[in-house]
Amino acid sequence: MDYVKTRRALHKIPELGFEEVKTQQLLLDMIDTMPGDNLTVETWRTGIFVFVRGTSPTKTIGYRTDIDGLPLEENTGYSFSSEHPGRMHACGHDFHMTIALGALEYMAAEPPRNNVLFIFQPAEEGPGGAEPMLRSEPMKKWKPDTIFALHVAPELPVRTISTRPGLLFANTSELYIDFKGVGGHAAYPHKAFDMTVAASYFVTQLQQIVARRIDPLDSAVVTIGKIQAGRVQNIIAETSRLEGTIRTTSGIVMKDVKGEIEKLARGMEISNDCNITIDYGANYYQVYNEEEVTEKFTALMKEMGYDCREADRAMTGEDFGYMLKEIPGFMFWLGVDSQAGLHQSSLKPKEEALEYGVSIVKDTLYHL
Ligand SMILES: CC(=O)N[C@@H](CCC[C@H](N)C(=O)O)C(=O)O
Repeated sequence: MDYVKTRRALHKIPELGFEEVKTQQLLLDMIDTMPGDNLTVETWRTGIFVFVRGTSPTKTIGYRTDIDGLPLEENTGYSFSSEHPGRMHACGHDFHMTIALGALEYMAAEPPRNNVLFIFQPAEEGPGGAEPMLRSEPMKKWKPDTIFALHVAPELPVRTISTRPGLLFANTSELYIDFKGVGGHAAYPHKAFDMTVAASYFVTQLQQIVARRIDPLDSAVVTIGKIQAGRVQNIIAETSRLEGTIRTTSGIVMKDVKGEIEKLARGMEISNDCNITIDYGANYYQVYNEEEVTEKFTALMKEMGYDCREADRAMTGEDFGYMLKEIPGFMFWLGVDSQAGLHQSSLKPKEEALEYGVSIVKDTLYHL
């Protein structure tokens, strides 16, 4: 398989969570070209399971890749840029899928000793595909004994990987806040309850939570990524909406942050004569790397000559955390050396990392 060609073909067709129809077809077409004697393929919504029968299995090892893109206009200047307006593979899932296909190609040609389950999972960026996929029939039938996944790391050089035992990624919760007041003529502010002003105050009030309500020895993030209000410059907005995300390194702090947001909302309702509704959307469980298997992986990588470094904890989220909650395993970062970071419209991971990624994943699947 030509990894660069495959990555570029996937890069052109980013699709949002549970809309990955073209992506699923392209993946199925690629899998179809592989020797199929020891492979069983089953689709699940827009995702795919591929079970690889081992030669003398004592266990099943799971390998998961995410397959969805982001709602972002690409700005890389690539000749193979996204053909879908307002959609981009800006979180490296085109790399993740290519690496999974590359490793699967090895397993198909030279079956491993143990069974392997490849999981092509939709909707990682939201609303979350890992949790429902865990409850699916194929997963029950082929449930792995151990599982792993990777994520591209723009800030790491190519030919390095990085992980740590214990907490790697945060607990996350989406945050949607709707304000309803009274609109009116821009010249008569005293006769309206302006929801542009209420939402603006609220964004600044949210900053107090991490700064003043959370123990500095804990970690939390409250980010508002989107503000929406009003229709025209001379009408006071009747409604407004904030969209954001909460990140914490513990479930208790997540509960505390939500409690503080709700308290602020009640105060804002009184002071601004408005009605506020809060929706927490998709919530992801933390990514917690099981100590023993992570240390085994790190030792194996070092022994095989790969450059493996100790990772810091990150406030990114990943619904792979749900799989790790039930199945011991780990996630690791793969260096792809890009100046632009994850979720940026000019993310340009170096394609040399594809071969390195495939090599690591297949060696892990053969030796773990
Ligand atoms: C690795 C990564 O970037 N993951 C996403 C997960 C998003 C979870 C959810 N939609 C949210 O925003 O809370 C991330 O933004 O960390």
